[in-house]
Amino acid sequence: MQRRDFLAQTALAAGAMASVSSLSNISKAEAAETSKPFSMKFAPHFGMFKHSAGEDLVDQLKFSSDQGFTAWEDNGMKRRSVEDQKRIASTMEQLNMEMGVLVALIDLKNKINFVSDDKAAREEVLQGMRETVDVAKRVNAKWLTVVPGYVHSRLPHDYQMANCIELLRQCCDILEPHGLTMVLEPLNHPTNHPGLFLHESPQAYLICRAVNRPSCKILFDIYHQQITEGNLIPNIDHCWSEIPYFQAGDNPGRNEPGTGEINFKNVFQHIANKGYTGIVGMEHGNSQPGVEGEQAVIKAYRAVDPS
Ligand SMILES: O=C(O)C(=O)CO
Repeated sequence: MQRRDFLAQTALAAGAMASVSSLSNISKAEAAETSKPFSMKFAPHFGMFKHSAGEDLVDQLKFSSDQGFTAWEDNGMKRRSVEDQKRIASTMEQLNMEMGVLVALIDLKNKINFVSDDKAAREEVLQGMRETVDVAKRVNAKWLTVVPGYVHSRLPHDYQMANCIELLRQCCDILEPHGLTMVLEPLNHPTNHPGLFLHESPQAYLICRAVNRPSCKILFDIYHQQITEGNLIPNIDHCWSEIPYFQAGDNPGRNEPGTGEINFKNVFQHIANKGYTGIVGMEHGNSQPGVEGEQAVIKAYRAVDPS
């Protein structure tokens, strides 16, 4: 799809939302405003704009770039064909878009591995990490989401913590020569992921300080942390030295900002004021269906983009 088609479609949808009768009512100034780059590197994902852009991956990237997005993330990148990975990477290079996270151990998240002393489970993690390096390099990714698996119900907590820290150090040995960074993601128990070992931001902070390597940091997902502990701004401040990456999603519902209880305008402004220039992954659904729902997502991010 050509850029002008994307813009026309955007204008059309915006027009429908504003209940105007024709495309001519959309001024040039409004069209320019819709395509201006966001000041924060908000990163959509495949599928988020498929009604506006179509199913093709490249068209979705082009559409998003036209809307002013300068980053992207794809949790499932490891499962894509090499051909698709190359197509995505070359399109993003042409569009000057930055690659955000992919999930490093996508098939191992639901296992007891990092906290265990089982040799085979630990070797499986290291092998998964080695396999991730090639994918990350192919798509120009720097950040790898890591979820350190399930709690061991029989092993005392402190042994589990020590096992986890030790295995993460071994992962760092694999990643650091390639300039890659694991971002450990605490995931909430009450709504989405009961039983996972890592769920609190102070726990993630403790682990990163103990691992003490530049390639082991925190992915602070505002949605998950709102559910687990709330108190977002003070917790972000406590963990600040270990956070190179954020994700967003409102609660309840895990949809775009403005659909729940989180004051994203203030949270984003706070991290921008602290000098954050990294990516904010839009790891959530769309609250409304179709093209109108996609326009609502874009509009929601315009409303919370820091000044
Ligand atoms: O699985 C989830 O809920 C995540 O946030 C993974 O990034």
